[in-house]
Amino acid sequence: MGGGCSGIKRLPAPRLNAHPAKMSTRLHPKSEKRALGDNDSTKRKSDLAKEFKHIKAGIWDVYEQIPHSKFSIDIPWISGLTHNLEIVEDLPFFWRMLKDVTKIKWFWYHLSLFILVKILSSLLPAVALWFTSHYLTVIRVAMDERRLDKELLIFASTGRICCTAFEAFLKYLEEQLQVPLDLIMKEHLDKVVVNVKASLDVPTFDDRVVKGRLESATGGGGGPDSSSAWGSISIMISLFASAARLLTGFGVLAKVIGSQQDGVYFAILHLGQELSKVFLEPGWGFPRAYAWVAITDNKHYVKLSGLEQLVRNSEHKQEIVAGNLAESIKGAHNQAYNHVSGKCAPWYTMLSSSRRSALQYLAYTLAPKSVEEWAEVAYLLKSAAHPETIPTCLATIRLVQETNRGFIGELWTIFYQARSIREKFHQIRELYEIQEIQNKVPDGKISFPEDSHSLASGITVEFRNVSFRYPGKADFALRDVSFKIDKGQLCVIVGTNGSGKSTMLKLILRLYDPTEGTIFVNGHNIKTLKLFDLRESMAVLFQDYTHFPLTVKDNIALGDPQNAHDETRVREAARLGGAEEFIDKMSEGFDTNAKTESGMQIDRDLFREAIGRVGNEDTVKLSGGQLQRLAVSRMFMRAVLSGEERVGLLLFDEPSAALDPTAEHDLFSRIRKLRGEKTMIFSSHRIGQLTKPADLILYMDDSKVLESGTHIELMAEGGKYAELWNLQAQAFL
Ligand SMILES: Nc1ncnc2c1ncn2[C@@H]1O[C@H](COP(=O)(O)OP(=O)(O)OP(=O)(O)O)[C@@H](O)[C@H]1O
Repeated sequence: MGGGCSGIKRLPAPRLNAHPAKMSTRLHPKSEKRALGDNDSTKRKSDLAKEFKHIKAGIWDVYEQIPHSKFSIDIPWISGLTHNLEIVEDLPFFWRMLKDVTKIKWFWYHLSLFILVKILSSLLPAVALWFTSHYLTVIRVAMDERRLDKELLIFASTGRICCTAFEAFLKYLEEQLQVPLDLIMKEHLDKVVVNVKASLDVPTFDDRVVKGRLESATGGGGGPDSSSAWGSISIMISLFASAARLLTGFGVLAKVIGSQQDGVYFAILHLGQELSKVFLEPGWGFPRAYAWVAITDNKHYVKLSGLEQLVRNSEHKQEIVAGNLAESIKGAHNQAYNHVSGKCAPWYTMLSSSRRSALQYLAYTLAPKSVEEWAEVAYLLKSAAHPETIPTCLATIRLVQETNRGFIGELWTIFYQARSIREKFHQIRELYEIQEIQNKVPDGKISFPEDSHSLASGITVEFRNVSFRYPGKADFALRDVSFKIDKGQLCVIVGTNGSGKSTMLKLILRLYDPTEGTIFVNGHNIKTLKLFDLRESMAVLFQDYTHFPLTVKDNIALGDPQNAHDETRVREAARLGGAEEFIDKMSEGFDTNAKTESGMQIDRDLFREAIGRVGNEDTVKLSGGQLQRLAVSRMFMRAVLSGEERVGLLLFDEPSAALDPTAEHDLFSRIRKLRGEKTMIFSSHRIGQLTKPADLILYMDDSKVLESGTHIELMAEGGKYAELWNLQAQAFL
């Protein structure tokens, strides 16, 4: 690999929430940006392919991205060090983060204390070494004058003990200071990530490349990896502290051993021995790319992983039990294993084993041993030549050994820190770069509505020759759709599954822009209107509405965040949505599901008995119909209670699919009352209650509007709508 980054023995484990056949994907943002504009040019594809090194590891095809760094030099050992210089490119982002966090209250105070503690800690080993050097004087005096210098001995030993105690105290202070600093950074980055994620629109958020960037920047867990943020600063400080410790220690050692017989000789010999252990250790130098993808299309492995996911996820449990699937799953799992047994280790295990040749291994193991042997022999030869110096020699050797070990430890720390600092800096860069992701649906410039009363009786909606394909899809979800609805009218879209009904609603909301054609509201091309204003003027109930992981109250209140605090409004919305009654029956009412817990590996029964509290495993499970009532309440909160003029268009996608007949009847009668005040568009399979009074019915099939008109007109036409009406009416005959 060009300029491979060396030094880490093992590739990190992949995040297992990915598709089993694509276990890990982390691409460098630069290449992602390149990929964004890539259409279908073959040459471009082959150029891009050259950026990846392919390695076959068992059943895996691993592709490592070749870094584009001006600092990369493809020489073993050197490449690893030069690769660290890449942080120069990431430094501006680190600087930006520093500028951001330093605006936070208390950050400087804690940071200054932390730096002070680090400076003191870095000087301490040199002081301890200075005390230790007095032992040599004690031995020399004992040898030359045959007496023990007790005072010096006590001074040296007390000094060393004090150093150790002070070191422990500083260590304690360091740990105490890390906590608030880490938290400050985490809070800051949490806000960055939430801001970015909340601002992205649907096609951008769904984009595979954007998803990869978000996952990579946030460490996969959703939130930012705070250890990278604070870690990058703390490592920078530690790096300087380690360098200071090395220099001061080296200065004291040079002074001490320079005055000892053979001191320099022993120091060099021992340093060589220790260094060889570090640098020639097996495994040092195995490269690691920070961008890679591992793919397997081994169908047995894919099945194996799929089955393992099936039994792991609790959402499938009920179907496994109800369908008596346990035995078949076990059998299929065994069968799949028979095909890939011995070959299905995770890709990073397969990769690391495939990279080491026997010769490399032998060389790495033999080299440090030889240096060690050679050093031992040299000690022996020197001692044999001058037996009278053995006692002083032994004391010097001990001092040298002790100090050298400290040095090596320090050197090792510097190498390790320099290595991980690159990763941490890189992650900060990724975190800041995600803020620059551009939404795919561009904002308009014109404010909407023109005046605060213009939405009072609804909004006009017009589709003119609209066609639409979902991003990355070849088939059209809508083809050449044209229709117009006037203010305050009721429009119902009916038709077959997958004919494009929901898609029409999504286009009105500008979740996506049409591939061809134009949509107008109140005579404006919707692309020209400010997105916020446009969406503010509409309320939607999606078919695939979701229950927010919040309290019942918040689930409704978020329909109109400006009035979220108004409990009377929330209750009224719940009443209109038919949810008030069941919410009141729940023991915690509107506060149901207000708990959160994490990491509690405890005996729950014992905990409940002892403490009397329960965690979120006891959150109330709501039925499908109850969840839909909550979603309807949320819509009422926004559409009806947020103020007459704010919302002029209501969009309903199968609003009653999970409701019982009474709830459906109640809902439709409430909605019908809004006629004339709001324009309403329904996508529904149920015809009758809604289609009969509708001003416009659109019958859709295969992405096209096949029929349009009122109920009377379409029945007279005797087409598909009439067929459907008669089919449903027969059920009641
Ligand atoms: N996010 C998406 N990405 C890609 N394709 C999609 C997406 N959503 C829908 N489609 C496809 O677009 C077509 C129209 O889907 P749409 O959801 O609009 O149909 P529908 O008429 O509302 O169906 P149903 O009656 O089942 O709700 C379908 O072929 C569907 O597979």
